[in-house]
Amino acid sequence: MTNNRLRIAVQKSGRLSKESHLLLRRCGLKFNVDERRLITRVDNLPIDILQVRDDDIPGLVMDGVVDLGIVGENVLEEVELERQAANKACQYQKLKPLDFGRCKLSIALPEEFDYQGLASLQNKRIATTYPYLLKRYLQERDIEFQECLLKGSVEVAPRAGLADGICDLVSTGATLEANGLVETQVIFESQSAIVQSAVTQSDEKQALIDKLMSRINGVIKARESKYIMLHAPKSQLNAIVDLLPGAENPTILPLNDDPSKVAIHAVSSEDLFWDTMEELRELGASSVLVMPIEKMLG
Ligand SMILES: Nc1ncnc2c1ncn2[C@@H]1O[C@H](COP(=O)(O)OP(=O)(O)OP(=O)(O)O)[C@@H](O)[C@H]1O
Ligand SMILES: O=P(O)(O)OC[C@H]1O[C@H](OP(=O)(O)OP(=O)(O)O)[C@H](O)[C@@H]1O
Ligand SMILES: [Mg+2]
Repeated sequence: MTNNRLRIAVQKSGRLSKESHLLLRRCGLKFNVDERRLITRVDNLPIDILQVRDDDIPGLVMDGVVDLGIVGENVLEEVELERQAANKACQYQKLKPLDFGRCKLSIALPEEFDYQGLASLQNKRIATTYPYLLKRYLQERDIEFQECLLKGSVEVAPRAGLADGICDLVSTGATLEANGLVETQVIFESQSAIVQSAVTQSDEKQALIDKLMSRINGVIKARESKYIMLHAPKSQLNAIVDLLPGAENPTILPLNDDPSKVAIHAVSSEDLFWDTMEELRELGASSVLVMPIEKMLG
């Protein structure tokens, strides 16, 4: 089977779908998503977007069915372990961790559980959707456990009497709290990532991947950066510049009507928090503007 269009697998419907689409659109790809369709054609580049369950994305990449995939590292690592155990191909290249889908895979126990460290889990039954990651973590620490494999609603398992504890994804912790559970052990920290198949690409496809990755790097860098403008008394110039996070080589401009002040324009590699804004004001800075950056190159 040959296909000259680059194929990217993204989650069809779920936590990563909107952000994956947004990232690709920010990179200049033009497409209309119809959730019911497996394949969405990009209008202005030879790229097809495959919309699938997130669990299927690592396998599609590792089998070379798609060229790229956007998926959570938790799912990627779980599928890799599962395929290793089954002696299936599990090669891929992680091109870049992405700035969304941050979560932890954690062991959580009912509030009333008398937890005294990992040894308390010996021979307990733990409900999870991630049996391989859990097994690796506990085996490395010589803890035997019983597995209760669930594809959803893992957090209700202890109350339903199906398990003593759970191992599931946690972000704000609201789901755990709502189910009377306490996070006791983080076993894996995750975020989404873009991965490439290890199956050899044509030169054209590789060139397109390189171009896309350069744009993705630019989009993420821009999202992490801010353009800052402010007026500063000349006497406090150095102190003020030192406060701007990650701002290299700011532009210093004279102000027409006030020789004691200058305007500072700077690109900062981080957001400027209120605390820093207040410190700037204390140093005499005024007219402080913090603006998002849409694109960045070079
Ligand atoms: N609460 C969260 N906060 C941030 N990221 C999360 C959170 N929950 C999950 N994720 C990330 O988003 C990915 C997709 O989560 P989602 O809940 O949509 O998966 P799913 O229900 O398995 O979807 P699918 O139907 O595609 O199988 C997870 O694998 C994880 O990487
Ligand atoms: O710590 P929190 O912020 O509460 O997030 C954790 C929850 O988020 C995920 O589920 P999601 O809401 O994506 O729904 P799903 O279980 O139907 O996939 C995950 O499976 C947890 O249940
Ligand atoms: Mg899934």
